[in-house]
Amino acid sequence: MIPLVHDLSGETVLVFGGGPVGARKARRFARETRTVVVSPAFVDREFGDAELVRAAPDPVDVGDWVERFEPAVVVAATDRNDVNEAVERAARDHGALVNRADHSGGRDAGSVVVPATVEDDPVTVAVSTGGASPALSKYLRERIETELAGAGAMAELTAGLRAELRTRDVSPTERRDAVRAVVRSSHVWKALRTGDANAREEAARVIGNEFGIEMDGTRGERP
Ligand SMILES: C[C@@]1(CC(=O)O)c2cc3[nH]c(cc4nc(cc5[nH]c(cc(n2)[C@H]1CCC(=O)O)[C@@](C)(CC(=O)O)[C@@H]5CCC(=O)O)C(CC(=O)O)=C4CCC(=O)O)c(CCC(=O)O)c3CC(=O)O
Ligand SMILES: NC(=O)C1=CN([C@@H]2O[C@H](COP(=O)(O)OP(=O)(O)OC[C@H]3O[C@@H](n4cnc5c(N)ncnc54)[C@H](O)[C@@H]3O)[C@@H](O)[C@H]2O)C=CC1
Repeated sequence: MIPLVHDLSGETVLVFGGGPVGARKARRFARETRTVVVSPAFVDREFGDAELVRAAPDPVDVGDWVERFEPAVVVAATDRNDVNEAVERAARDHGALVNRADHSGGRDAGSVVVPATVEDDPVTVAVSTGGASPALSKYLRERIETELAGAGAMAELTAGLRAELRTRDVSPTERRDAVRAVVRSSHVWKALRTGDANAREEAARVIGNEFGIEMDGTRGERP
């Protein structure tokens, strides 16, 4: 399986099923975009910013719900196999992606798995076991969370440096090597994580020392 990254902002995600699983999926998607949960009952759990619609569609009605909300992704998380099957069919008819919460194992294109994710905006790491062991995905996600500290800030910092280097008389190879050196610099990571030093200055120093390129904000050699 290959993880592909989606920007769902401005889209709608439609979740069928208001149990613990529907709630978890709703929370996850509602962080990104408008999320609607259709269910006859809602478990006493957090559904994030999702809109809750009380209804118990039969399999024949599911298509109408999908047409009404025109979702980009449909989640089948009910405890009724016939409804989950109908949700999958309706999603396909509508050209939406479908997530079957009650299925592990192989899938065809258009049927997607929700991975465990770690986010430090704009960095996202996704873990999937191909459906084999969701508990392992969760455990690995927790371990990666601690590893990722500062990655979002590093992404922002190097995005700025790349833009600045593009305006300079620097070859693409040198630019690549300079950015690679910054993301591998323990000094820059330390500055980002502790805030003790100015990370931008540390990065400029790495680029200055290793490549002789003077960035704005360079204060010369590390003593
Ligand atoms: C295939 C998949 C479909 C999909 O939902 O997309 C799926 C399916 C199933 N999950 C089941 C059980 C559990 N799921 C979790 C947790 C998570 N499940 C998630 C994803 C996925 N679950 C997809 C595969 C992901 C992958 O590839 O690894 C996570 C990562 C993301 C999320 O849901 O947001 C989220 C962790 C989020 C986090 O913490 O970061 C726990 C852990 C717990 O509860 O502590 C358990 C109990 C322990 C266990 O069984 O492992 C069952 C059995 C039901 C039964 O036995 O009745 C099925 C159905 C089946 O296997 O057939
Ligand atoms: N992906 C995952 O991480 C996991 C998936 N599962 C699977 O996901 C399914 C849901 O799990 P839970 O939330 O624990 O089950 P649950 O039984 O607690 O919740 C099911 C929900 O579906 C609702 N529902 C029933 N008929 C409906 C209809 N016609 N339309 C819309 N909603 C309807 C119920 O009111 C209830 O809120 C189970 O079938 C299970 O196989 C279970 C555990 C984890």
